[in-house]
Amino acid sequence: MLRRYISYTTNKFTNCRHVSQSMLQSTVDEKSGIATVTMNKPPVNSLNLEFLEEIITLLNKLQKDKVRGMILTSGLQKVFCAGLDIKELYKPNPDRLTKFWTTLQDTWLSLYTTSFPTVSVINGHSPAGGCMLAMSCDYRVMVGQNYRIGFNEAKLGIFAPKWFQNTIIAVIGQRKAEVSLTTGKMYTTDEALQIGLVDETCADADSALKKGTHFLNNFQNISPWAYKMTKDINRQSTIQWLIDNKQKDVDFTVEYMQSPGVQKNLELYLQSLKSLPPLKLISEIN
Ligand SMILES: CCCCCCCCCCCC/C=C/CC(=O)SCCNC(=O)CCNC(=O)[C@H](O)C(C)(C)COP(=O)(O)OP(=O)(O)OC[C@H]1O[C@@H](n2cnc3c(N)ncnc32)[C@H](O)[C@@H]1OP(=O)(O)O
Repeated sequence: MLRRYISYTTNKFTNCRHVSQSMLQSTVDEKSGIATVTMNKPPVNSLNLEFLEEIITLLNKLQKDKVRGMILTSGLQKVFCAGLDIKELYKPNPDRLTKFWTTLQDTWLSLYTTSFPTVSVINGHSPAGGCMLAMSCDYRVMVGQNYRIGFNEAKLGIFAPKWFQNTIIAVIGQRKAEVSLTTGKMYTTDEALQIGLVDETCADADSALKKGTHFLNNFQNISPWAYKMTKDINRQSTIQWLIDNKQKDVDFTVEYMQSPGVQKNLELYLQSLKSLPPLKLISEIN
């Protein structure tokens, strides 16, 4: 059984505080107060129930520690986050699926409403829920030219709920969000920059981390209270929609995911994942 542990240590030479959970590592730079959170759940950082629970726990801890900003990135070679763990959706146990979806809603609410600014450094493929993870941050920097990002849910025969779609609309606008979601297109780095899915691109992960830090330094002279109030007002309608419709969204999803048509589509998709080389898969579905 995987040993789960949390440890907090301070390195007196680097002035960094490390928080390590089994699938997430966090390092807080004592001088700037910026936390770098690295997702490390091989093979593809897929979001299952336990991973989401760790993300919420860590976000709560960072909030309590009053960090000044967070950079979210991946410790894997070529994947930022492969989205929701399809195994949570395929042939699900209804009780677990209910808990999974409720935890997904709570994770999104925690990330979308952080009291500190957030940046995702997208250093690998980022489909569907992985793209949503990045969209839920305040700023996005994408690394290199080899990865794809976008919302391929339609290719899996499923659709994104209203709170998910509204988050995308807030970033790229109604028209581009509609085209992106209905076609399931996966974008290259340059295309993602062009439509505004990401804010900046750069050649390597180190430069991306510098760009992320540079963005977060904009907040050095901004009152945390003013930042949080402004963000809450800006994002309020989507947040409020989910708060008002949480149970309805869970009930609908649990029923919808178990329907024979959706299950068939997921089965076919899982088979195609096994039979096609992944990069080919991602480019073939463009
Ligand atoms: C703060 C939280 C915010 C989160 C926002 C959530 C918003 C909620 C609303 C969501 C509603 C909308 C629904 C969203 C649905 C999804 O997200 S479904 C997931 C969609 N993802 C994909 O389609 C990705 C498919 N994977 C790939 O294309 C490739 O695996 C890859 C390019 C990502 C990586 O390629 P490579 O590194 O070569 O690895 P592989 O050999 O392909 O894979 C290794 C291994 O992992 C399995 N796997 C891959 N992806 C997933 C996944 N998403 N879930 C579960 N498992 C996955 C793959 O099958 C391999 O398994 P085996 O080794 O063969 O056993």
